[in-house]
Amino acid sequence: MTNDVRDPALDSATTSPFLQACWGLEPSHTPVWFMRQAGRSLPEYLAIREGVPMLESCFRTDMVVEITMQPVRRHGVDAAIFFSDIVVPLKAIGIDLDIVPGTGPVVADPIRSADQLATLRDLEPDDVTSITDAVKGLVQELGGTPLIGFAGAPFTLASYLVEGGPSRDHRRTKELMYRDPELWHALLGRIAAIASQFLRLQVEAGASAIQLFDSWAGALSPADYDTYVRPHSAAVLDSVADLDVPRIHFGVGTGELLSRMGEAGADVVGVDWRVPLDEAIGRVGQRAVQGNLDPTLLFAPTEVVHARAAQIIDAGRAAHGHVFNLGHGVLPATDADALTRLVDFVHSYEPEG
Ligand SMILES: Cc1c2[nH]c(c1CCC(=O)O)Cc1[nH]c(c(CCC(=O)O)c1C)Cc1[nH]c(c(CCC(=O)O)c1C)Cc1[nH]c(c(C)c1CCC(=O)O)C2
Repeated sequence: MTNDVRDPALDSATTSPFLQACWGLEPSHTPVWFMRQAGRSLPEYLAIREGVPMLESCFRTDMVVEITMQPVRRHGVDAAIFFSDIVVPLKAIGIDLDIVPGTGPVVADPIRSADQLATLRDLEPDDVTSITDAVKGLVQELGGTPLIGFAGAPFTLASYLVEGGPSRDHRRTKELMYRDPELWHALLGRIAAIASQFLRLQVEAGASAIQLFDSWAGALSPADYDTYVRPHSAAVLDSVADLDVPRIHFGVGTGELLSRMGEAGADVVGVDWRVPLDEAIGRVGQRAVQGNLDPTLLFAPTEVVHARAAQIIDAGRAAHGHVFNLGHGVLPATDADALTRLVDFVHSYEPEG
């Protein structure tokens, strides 16, 4: 799909620099937001989360609204990302799982058989009303700032469901994929249906862009990605094509997969820091890119951070739209003031020539 047909004058949504860049238009400044901008880098986040388990906070409308707003107020970013987690829709359909601090999602009964697959029922609107209410409230409170909805992509969610928790090598997940392709495709098809519905409900409640996180897809070879994963990610991205919101698709260590992730149906391809942005732009064709400052650079002196940011903005000028971001999420120990300074720098930087 090309986005060139959109006429910004006819579409008030595209007055946002973030949405303009997503659609390949030229905004007045490079837009910026950060993956994991809401979270432990913010003292106000740590304060509100005190004594409230992560998953509980994701289902509390007031907390979702407040935590989502925190980085928007503090940093002046160009987009909000709704506070939740990729495992929230799985929790909402009754999967027994928790998010363990310092570890990540842990699933009580990992799914490794056809019988267990039956526990993955469809997501119904009633399962997530506290969340869609939060999205509606946020859209009011955000005014002109767009809200990004998100979901985990089939492979990344499958990895948590099959492994039972975070995994370095995704051994059990790949074992299932190679041993029983039929069960594998059934599993990813179920997850794709759930992710599609979760995204649709967020957009219907007012989100104006979506991001599909395939964080761990970089563990796959291009051939395996094409055979076992891409059709399911494409199904999710296709399922929201009619909603007319930009679709961002991101994964870590996906340099060799960038063109494929674009072809899965992304309008914007997220790039981690391992690939120079100009090379990434060459790989994604007529699509926008998002990224890609190394999150650890935020621990460097300000002039080093800003020099790298300037290089990224300069490289981004060759793209069919560039949204500035980190190459992965904000690290919890990051100084919040360094993030605010970076937003100010990205907004005020005038590219040379
Ligand atoms: C793989 C993945 C997960 N969750 C997510 C992904 C995909 C993005 C990525 O690659 O990072 C997505 C996610 N998780 C969270 C958001 C919020 C929105 C935002 O980006 O600001 C988003 C978009 C909040 C969160 N999700 C989580 C936290 C930390 C919870 C806390 O405050 O204790 C937050 C703010 C928990 C979580 N959830 C997950 C992990 C690995 C962790 C970290 C565990 C830890 O280090 O404690 C799974």
